Amino acid sequence: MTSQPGPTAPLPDADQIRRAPKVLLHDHLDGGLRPGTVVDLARACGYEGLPEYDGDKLGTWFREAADSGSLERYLETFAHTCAVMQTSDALRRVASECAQDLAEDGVVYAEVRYAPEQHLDGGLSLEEVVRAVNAGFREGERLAREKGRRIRVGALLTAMRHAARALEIAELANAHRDSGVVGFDIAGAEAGYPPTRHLDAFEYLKRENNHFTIHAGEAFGLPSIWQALQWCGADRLGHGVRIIDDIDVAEDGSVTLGRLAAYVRDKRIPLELCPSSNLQTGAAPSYAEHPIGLLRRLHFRATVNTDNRLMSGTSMSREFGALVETFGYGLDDMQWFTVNAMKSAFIPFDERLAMINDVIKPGYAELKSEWLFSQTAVTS
Ligand SMILES: O=c1[nH]cnc2c1ncn2[C@@H]1O[C@H](CO)[C@@H](O)[C@H]1O
Ligand SMILES: [Zn+2]
Repeated sequence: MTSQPGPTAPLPDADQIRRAPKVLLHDHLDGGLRPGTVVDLARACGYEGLPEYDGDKLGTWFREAADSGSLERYLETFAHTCAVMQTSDALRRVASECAQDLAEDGVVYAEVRYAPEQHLDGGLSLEEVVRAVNAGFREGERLAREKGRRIRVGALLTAMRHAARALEIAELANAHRDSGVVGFDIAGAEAGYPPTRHLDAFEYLKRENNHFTIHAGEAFGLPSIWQALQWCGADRLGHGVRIIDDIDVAEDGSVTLGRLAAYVRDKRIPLELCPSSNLQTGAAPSYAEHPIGLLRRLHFRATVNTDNRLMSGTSMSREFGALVETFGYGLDDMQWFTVNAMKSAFIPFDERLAMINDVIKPGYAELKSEWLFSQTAVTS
């Protein structure tokens, strides 16, 4: 049997997807706890508000409660996770487990975000919150390394868009830029809280030559994306999935980009897409209809992310698994998304380049060659 030159590797299976090096830019610390840890921490701090005190049942409860079709109702579930993350020990444990879980899932680089202002109820200062989370990430990286897994985790400090502490949190992020905090974000309900409310924070960070992303174009459409980019100067878009509203696909398949969509693509603005989260908040109807398919085809700087692993019962491998199944993506596509993400990370250029050339590409090359040595390749 002769074969055509070109990519012959079969679609990646679950094990290959897990082993493939992955890069995660959009993951919330308070949206990624292990269900069992929520229970442990609630017991330890005397929080009596959990709907379930059995880990498995609680995991199911989070997934179902978050499956509400509205961002506002989805966000209500965070009251429970934040309630148990109010001491240094709790924050350190959650951050450590986060790094270990991501490493176990094959993530080699992650930027994990949280809102320090939501962790002050137990008497911690903003400073102490950041120090506890950083200590947890370092511990998790070390424990992962001891198990032969390599991961680097940077923190993004989030300010809540309905609150008024954005400048203070931006200053906190800047103060810690050389100790584990790689950037800034705003999150929370989008409708009614435009990013321009926090212009002072963004202008401050620009003057400091620092980096930030903005949740925009998730529950609310183009005006939010436009403000985030053209008024606030965001380096990346958290979600940004509604950019699809500025893309017209005619019946004959021809595509026309509006001015904003063209700008986003031309300027290579990274889109932190979170497919499963979008299905839960109603931002997309199904994986098959998720705009990621079109955005990838049109070569937007699209990246794949988890958003909230607890609320969506997901992981990077699960997100990629769904995309492989839905769109028939192969390892080349996975590598494309992963390189996009690494290019868009907030760490220095030389480190990003080394991650791409020395970790990501060799990892995919190894996986892409496996079919050559498999039993089926010999016998077929
Ligand atoms: O998809 C999202 N859109 C907007 N806000 C979110 C999303 N996921 C989580 N948060 C919000 O970010 C806070 C800090 O991590 C969380 O407490 C939650 O309120
Ligand atoms: Zn998010």
